[in-house]
Amino acid sequence: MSSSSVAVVDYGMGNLHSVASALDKVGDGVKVIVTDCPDTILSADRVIFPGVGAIRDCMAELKSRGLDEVIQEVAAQKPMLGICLGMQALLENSEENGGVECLDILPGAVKFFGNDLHDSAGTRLKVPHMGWNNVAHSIEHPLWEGIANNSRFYFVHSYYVDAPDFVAGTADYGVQVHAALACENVFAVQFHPEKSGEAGLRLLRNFLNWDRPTASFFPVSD
Ligand SMILES: NC(=O)CC[C@H](N)C(=O)O
Repeated sequence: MSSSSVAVVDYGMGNLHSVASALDKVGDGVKVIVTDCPDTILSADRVIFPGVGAIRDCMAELKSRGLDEVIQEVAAQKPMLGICLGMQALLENSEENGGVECLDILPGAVKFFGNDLHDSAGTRLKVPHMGWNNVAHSIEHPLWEGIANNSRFYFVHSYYVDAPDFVAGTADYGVQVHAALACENVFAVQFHPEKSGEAGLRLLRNFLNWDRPTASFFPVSD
């Protein structure tokens, strides 16, 4: 992978320094480009779509930069990893901010944890879900390679993904959180791999080594 490149989409939603520096750590020779330039994103070998904050701002920032269509095109073409708000934006809609239409790349919705959340023992759970939680693998996938089932990853979110068609991993937090999704060349995670120690770094390394599937699944939007 010595001459390959990874674009980290920079659309004003969060400090991408931790993502870029984690990639520098694991990406032996991979060129890491933090950018909002559509052409640069489209010509990279693979793309990371991160994000922190509120979904309405996220969608507005993407649209104002023309990056909504770029992300849809990337999803049709090359390995893409959505992280946190970047994962949520891939779905049909989110309950955050009173309801927001998202990119509709993957079927499913983003839902509020609610104000009355309890674990199976009846203990009240705080929202946001903030801290380490186990992720159970739902499928075998190249991005899970070398990562033990039920490894811990770091989460910070108040809304959770419900996308039963393409679940790659789950976490338990009063409800079943779809913590990872996989569909063709798209993988997405609710947790922050860049803040998740060795398991997270391994996932990023696996992403940089992930060969693009030959079949293109998603239609390119016009
Ligand atoms: N950490 C975040 O940026 C959270 C993303 C989203 N607003 C949520 O609460 O789920």
